[in-house]
Amino acid sequence: MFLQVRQLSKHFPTRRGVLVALEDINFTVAQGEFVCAVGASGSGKSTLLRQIAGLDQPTQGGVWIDGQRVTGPGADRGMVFQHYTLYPWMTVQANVEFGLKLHGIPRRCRREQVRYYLEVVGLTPFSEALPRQLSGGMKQRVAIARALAAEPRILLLDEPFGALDLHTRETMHEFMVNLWQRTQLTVFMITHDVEEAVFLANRILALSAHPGRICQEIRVELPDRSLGVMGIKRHPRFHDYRDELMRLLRHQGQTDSPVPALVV
Ligand SMILES: Nc1ncnc2c1ncn2[C@@H]1O[C@H](COP(=O)(O)OP(=O)(O)OP(=O)(O)O)[C@@H](O)[C@H]1O
Repeated sequence: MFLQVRQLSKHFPTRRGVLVALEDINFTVAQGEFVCAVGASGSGKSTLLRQIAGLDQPTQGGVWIDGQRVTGPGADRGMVFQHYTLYPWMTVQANVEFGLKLHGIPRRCRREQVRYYLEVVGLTPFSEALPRQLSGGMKQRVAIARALAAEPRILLLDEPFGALDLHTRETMHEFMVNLWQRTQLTVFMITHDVEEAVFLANRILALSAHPGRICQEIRVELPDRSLGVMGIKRHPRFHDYRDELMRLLRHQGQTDSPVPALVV
């Protein structure tokens, strides 16, 4: 398995005691999979992603990528966040190129890589534009191009479409599925948007809150994505998955502790 999360727990010390954000999380992601973790606010999605990204260390258990234990951030993982993280004073081209420059990649290779990934995300005509001249969806495509340009082995997405309006979000969903199918990327994404998870993922991990645990794993088998966003979203099987997940999260919401789990 490419990504392995084993017996992972994360505790945070607080003034009232130790808060259990994640408890005994176990899952794997194979190469080429698109896995989404879905859960209510406070279920530990961001905490989980941070452990995988190596931005934080688990209290127990751990994360392995291709058999190597994650002990910090690494170029094998590309991240895209919800809020635009582009440098406003740099052009699209310079934003995508920046990380490559830091890694000491020679200028000619950098330029070629940037050209290729701007093409992949369909932004070649905007390479000289500044972020403020782009729509929200375009900014996120630049952020995705920037993450891809470093040629990571897995893309980690932190609610990347959460700040977009509904129409742009749907366009981005279609874009993301096409990108995934064309590049055979391995993707791990967190979201609280059930429809987004069902549309994008081939496997969904549903998280319960307080403490965050995986309460169910759902394999998604939808008809051919060439039906487009609307075609898929009207399909009965899409509704079945969405309703199952909604029911599950609603049930969890009723049974989860309303306050964070504390171990004093
Ligand atoms: N650094 C921290 N110190 C103390 N508690 C924390 C810290 N980070 C997260 N928590 C707590 O851990 C739990 C999980 O938080 P997390 O942000 O991972 O949830 P989430 O599912 O991503 O929520 P949201 O969807 O609202 O972003 C919450 O109860 C939160 O208050």
